[in-house]
Order: sequence, then structure tokens, then C-alpha cells
Amino acid sequence: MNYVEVDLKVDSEFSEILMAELGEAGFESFVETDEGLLAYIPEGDFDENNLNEITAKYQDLTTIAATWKSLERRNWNEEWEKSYEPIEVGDQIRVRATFHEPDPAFQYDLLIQPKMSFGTGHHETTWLVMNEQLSLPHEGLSVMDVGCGTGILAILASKLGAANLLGFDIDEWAVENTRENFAMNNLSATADVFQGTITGVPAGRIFGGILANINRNILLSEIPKYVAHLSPGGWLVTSGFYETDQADIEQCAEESGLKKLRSNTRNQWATVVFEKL
Ligand SMILES: C[S@@+](CC[C@H](N)C(=O)[O-])C[C@H]1O[C@@H](n2cnc3c(N)ncnc32)[C@H](O)[C@@H]1O
Repeated sequence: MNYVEVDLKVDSEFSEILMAELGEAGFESFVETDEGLLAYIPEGDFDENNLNEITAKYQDLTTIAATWKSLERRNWNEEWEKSYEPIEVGDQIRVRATFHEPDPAFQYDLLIQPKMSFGTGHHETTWLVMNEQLSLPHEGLSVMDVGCGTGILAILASKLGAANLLGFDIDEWAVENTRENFAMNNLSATADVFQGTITGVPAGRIFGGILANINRNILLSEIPKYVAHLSPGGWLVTSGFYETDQADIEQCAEESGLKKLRSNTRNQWATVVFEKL
């Protein structure tokens, strides 16, 4: 899949709100620059009018200049290597790239080759899910990672004691990147990755935990399918939606046989943890 890189020259105080808006519009990854923001979207999803509508909303407050170009895959690593910084989740998890030194103060050291996949820990939703994983049981469990991106959540699951991992993503680059990241982290769990959706998971394959950082609409249509693969007492962590959509997600989950355990938010993004009754 080819991506479009949009270069937004904008005052840094608007970067966060723009990332949230662009995330809703299908942009998958962001890099903050000295002059604003680089935002990445699959070429087929890029809509110039939609981008103009988003930037026009801020014209009374600030100046936003947007230019864009189709991105060749080979440019991507160089961009990341210029700007990627390690991410810390509390005082236990640190996500870094190979070009960063490890920090022994952190119990969980996750290595990510960032590339063109969502899930470096920089996004609120990835951070929120990892933070929940710290207080969920993983020991000996089979864990499914829906929309694995870089595979970061599954990698943490393995480090927390999961015995088996199944990750999948619709994006072929994400699948390739997850495989690479699984290999780099010397996982103790057995791990499989495939390109596709929940419908590709064999019927009857049951998991003790499911990680689903996707988006509102996909969750609303797929939560009942996840529940069919969850053992009684098993947990489901959902994220990828805004606080304003949380009630819809909770209603869908409850109608599918799940009980809410807890929720959290960060910069208007939400996560909700459920348990199968
Ligand atoms: C918000 S990102 C999350 C990535 C990673 N799990 C994380 O937490 O950082 C969502 C990912 O889901 C993938 N995706 C979108 N719809 C999907 C679907 N129906 N089934 C599987 N993957 C999907 C996207 O390609 C993207 O990599």
C-alpha cells in the first residue's frame, strides 16, 4: 500500500487537536516536526477536500499550510529515525527503536522498528492499552491482537507472560512489521501473524485475552465476533475511539455478553476493559 505524506506547517499548540481530527479522518501515523506535523494516510483514503475542511476550521485561530506527496516506502525509515523518541508507560514500560540504548531501569523493554505501521507507543490509544495490560492477567494465556499495527501490544502481552499470540491486520506492511518486531523481541510466547480480519481466525480458537485498538465503527461491528473467541472470564481491551463514543462501545459490548471492568481516557481518547461473563 502506498501512503500520502501531508506536511502541515502549524503552530505546535494546534498539533495535538489536529492529530485527533486527522486520526478520525483516516490518518494513521504522525511525526511532530519543528514546523508542525507530518501526517500519513493510505493513498486510497486520502481526500483533499476533507483535509481542506479540517484545516479551514482553524483559519480564524492560526495559519495552517498543508502540502502533500505520495510517499515511497523507502523514505519512511529515514523519517522515523530523525524524529522517533522512546516512549515510557509509567515506570515499567519503555518502547524504543534499535537505534536507542536500552534503559535497565525499566522492567519491560520493547523494541520496535517503527516503519509505516501504527503502534509506536506515541499515540494515546496505544499508551492507554499498554497501561491497562499492566494490571491484567497474562500468565500462560493465549492473547489475540486485533489490528496489530507494529505488534506492540502482543509483544507486551508476551513480556507479561502470555504463552500464545495471534496478531492480524488488514495492512500488509503492518503484518510484515509485526513479524519483524516479534523476531526482534525474542518472544517467549509462540506467535502467529496473518493479514486479514477477525473472520480469518479459525472458529473454535479461544483466547484468554483480546486486545482491540481499532476504531469506533469496526469495534461496533466486530465486538460480537471477538466475544465468540473469548473464554468465560477472559478480558477484552478496546480502544481507538473518543470519550464521546464510549457509551456506544459499552452498550454494544454489554449486549454481546461482556461486563465492563474499568475505563480510562487520555487527551479525549478512551479505553474500556471488559470481561466475558
Ligand atoms: C489504531 S491502529 C492500532 C495498532 C496497534 N495495535 C496499537 O495499539 O498501536 C489500528 C490498526 O488496525 C488495522 N485495522 C483496521 N481495521 C481492521 C480490521 N477490521 N481488522 C484488522 N485490522 C484492522 C489498521 O491497519 C491499523 O494497523
